Amino acid sequence: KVHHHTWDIAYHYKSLDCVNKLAVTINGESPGPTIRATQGDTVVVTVRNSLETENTGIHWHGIRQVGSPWADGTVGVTQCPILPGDTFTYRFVVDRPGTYFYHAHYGMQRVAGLDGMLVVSVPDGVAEPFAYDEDRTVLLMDWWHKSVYEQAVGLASDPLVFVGEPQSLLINGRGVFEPFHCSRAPSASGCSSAPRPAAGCAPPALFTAVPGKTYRLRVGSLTSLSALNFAIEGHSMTVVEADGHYVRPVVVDSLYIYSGESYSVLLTADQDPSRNYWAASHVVARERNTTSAMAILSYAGNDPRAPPPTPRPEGPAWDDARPRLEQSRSLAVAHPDHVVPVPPRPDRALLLLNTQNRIGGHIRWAINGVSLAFPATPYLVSIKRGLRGAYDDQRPPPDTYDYRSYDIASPPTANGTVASKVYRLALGSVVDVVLQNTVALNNKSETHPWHLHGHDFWVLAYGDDGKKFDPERDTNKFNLRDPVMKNTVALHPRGWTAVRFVADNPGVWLFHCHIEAHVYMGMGLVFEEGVDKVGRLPKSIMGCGRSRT
Ligand SMILES: O=C1O[C@H]([C@@H](O)CO)C(O)=C1O
Repeated sequence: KVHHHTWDIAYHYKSLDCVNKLAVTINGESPGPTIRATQGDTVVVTVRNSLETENTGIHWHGIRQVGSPWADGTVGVTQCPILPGDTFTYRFVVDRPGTYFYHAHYGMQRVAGLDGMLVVSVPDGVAEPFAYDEDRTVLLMDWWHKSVYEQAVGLASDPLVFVGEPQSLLINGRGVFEPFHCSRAPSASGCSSAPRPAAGCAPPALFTAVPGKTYRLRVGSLTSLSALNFAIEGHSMTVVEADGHYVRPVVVDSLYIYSGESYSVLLTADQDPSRNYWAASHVVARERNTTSAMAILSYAGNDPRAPPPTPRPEGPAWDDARPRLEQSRSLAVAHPDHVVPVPPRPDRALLLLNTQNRIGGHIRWAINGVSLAFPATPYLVSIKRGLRGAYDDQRPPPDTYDYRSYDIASPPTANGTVASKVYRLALGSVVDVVLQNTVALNNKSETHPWHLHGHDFWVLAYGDDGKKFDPERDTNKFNLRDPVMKNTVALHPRGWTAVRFVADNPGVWLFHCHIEAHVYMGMGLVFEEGVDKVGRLPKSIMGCGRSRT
């Protein structure tokens, strides 16, 4: 089946958290509509850029684009930007079932709300390893009042003007702006005059549950900065899917979720049906300075907007990394017939040090000392055409760093360089990547959700807080038995995360921190494999840099 969508991308004033501001919309909506398809279908999205002065490009997050690397939508890597007034058609097969996303992948444009969910169902007649009655999506976001333009210019400024913490959190694109200090103490200074949520601005309805029924909630996070904890008062959740892969069911009271991740959880409406319940999203891993988002799970028969009789839930301690690491480690692949056999050893092993450096007066992020800058000519075009000098093809990025002597508990002393480099991988090779976290220039160690385009990886291990990865000592900790497969994985504070993937998808693929400010500041890198096997590039991806049509 071929699904056709026609999207007009334009700025509209929206009041997602009851404060009116410009958001990038799809046919007037932000977040955009949920695309639904069945495994094996083709999705065709014709995108018209009606932004007056801004380019755009849309990435299909979690879709592997096998045979269609030019449709990955990563501006600077797989295509030129879509210019104002231009139209671009994305056409790709959704080859695996699961819960995915789409979102802008041009500069920091995703922050302005150009995003949504992409749900791929198993074909009729194909059984899933769990049963449920209804399917619901829950998209979690954070939200700023200042424009993306102001945020991006601030990050590129000297001194750095960081984006700061979000003003609101959103659940399915709805929130209620309330200054954090006022949600703690309504009588605090300035709170009486703060924009009190107007009557129509009460917490939104999440969905209505029929007592006894079981719901599959497809919970996804497309935050620009925040790590979150999601919970529904009084109801436990059984995690059954992560990033499109079935996992061994794990019952949780609340779900830690990082930007770019998706989970399916089963929730049974087995509580007191005479009242409604809070669904809540709370900031974790960064000092909490944003009022938690509330939505209402109502039981059939009740007013769906009637607030629960209980106080709003507080959420877990924002700075307790232990339960976050434990939940990451608790995920394993589901029963054997869903296990994709893990290659026993790698052909290439990368050890990547994540640091925040001062480079040329600017604060940036770097990987083994290299801070990513996107080239004017998309990598896919310059590599396919063998264009010399269109990116830094002279000095390959380092596969490792001086891990024996490096102190991960101190901010970096070396500066690093800003460059457009590429890790060239042998087609079909098995690649191990260990990401090593450190502390930033302000001595804080942050949580970075790393997302790989074009592939799923096995998550082999997470290191303990403060223990630097040592290849001689730690590779025997890798789980080669039942590792979960994902496309996005957390790198926890002062920790390390090991993943393995097979470079079997001809194309050029970005691997980056899914925090918009961080990838904008250079926290990413580019893999290339088998570009000579890529088919003829469509002219629609060209026209910028040296990619003349
Ligand atoms: O990239 C970042 O910059 C700031 C801080 O490290 C420097 O102001 C912050 O919290 C980040 O995540």
